[in-house]
Amino acid sequence: RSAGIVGAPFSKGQSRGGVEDGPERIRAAGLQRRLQQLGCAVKDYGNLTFEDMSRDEPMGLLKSVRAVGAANQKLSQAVQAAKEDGHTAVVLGGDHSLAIGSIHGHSAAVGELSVVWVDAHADINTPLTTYTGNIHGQPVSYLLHELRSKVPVLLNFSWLKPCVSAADVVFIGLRDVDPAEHYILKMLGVKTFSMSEVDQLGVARVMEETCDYLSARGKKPIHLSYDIDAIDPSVAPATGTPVVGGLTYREGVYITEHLCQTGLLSAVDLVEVNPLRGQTEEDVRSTVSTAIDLLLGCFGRVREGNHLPDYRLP
Ligand SMILES: N/C(=N\O)NCCC[NH3+]
Ligand SMILES: [Mn+2]
Ligand SMILES: [Mn+2]
Ligand SMILES: [Mn+2]
Repeated sequence: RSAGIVGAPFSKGQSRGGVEDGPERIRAAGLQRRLQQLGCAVKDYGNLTFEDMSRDEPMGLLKSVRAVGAANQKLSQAVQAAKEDGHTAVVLGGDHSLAIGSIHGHSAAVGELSVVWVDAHADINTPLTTYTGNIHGQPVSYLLHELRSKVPVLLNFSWLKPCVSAADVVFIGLRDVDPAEHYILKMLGVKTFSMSEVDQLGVARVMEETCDYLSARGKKPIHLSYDIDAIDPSVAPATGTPVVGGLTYREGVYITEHLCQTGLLSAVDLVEVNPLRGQTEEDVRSTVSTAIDLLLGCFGRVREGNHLPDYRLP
């Protein structure tokens, strides 16, 4: 396995400062070393730099449209390059609006793909259904073919074309979905495993059904977009929009272990880690540590233990 890490210190998809520090905190906690200890090759492409938009007046309710469009265009190119270099892309956020560029770039490299969206939220508001104007609550609507008519022309988004079919998306962890989002999910028949289903079925069955569902649609490369707020705030509190009743640490890691063993995992976003939203340093440490363990699960770490193929007892 080979990981291509792209840092995306971006926060303009939402209004809380600090999420731009996510990439550095995750790196500082040893992501590269831990991946290498698994025998994973690692290329760290560093952090993207995002130009300051002098003027970025709201477009209707939408906030920071120019900044979000420009940042995601850059990210799309970076992810496409990482994929063309043969890596599994690892995008470190930054807020979840980054999934627009990440998934677009992934699709530019591999063509049709499936998306597993692990999140307390559906992030499928359109520019006309959002009531906050924060684009990190809208990325899925910008990516779906079926919602193309619901996304108006936006400044700095001319590069973006919808690239995902609603039937190729699976949500896991939902527990804070707006009415308009719920309507869209039902209208499009999107496969969802809310926290009710996680409770009802258990995470093993959720993952079995997720993988059966995706393989029935052809074994496309999987894009895992993991919002750290899918994990319960008791474990991952340092995030912008915490919601009680989330995934346990064990459920969160099981999801990545299971997706890894499909052999189809092609790109991962790990977003919404916000060090400033922790009340204590332990809050931040726990959140960052969980983020790293989720990523390690994507690259073959299992809880029974791992050893390198060339290991020989002394
Ligand atoms: N973390 C968030 N999305 O994943 N916040 C925005 C969505 C709130 N409805
Ligand atoms: Mn999200
Ligand atoms: Mn990607
Ligand atoms: Mn979320």
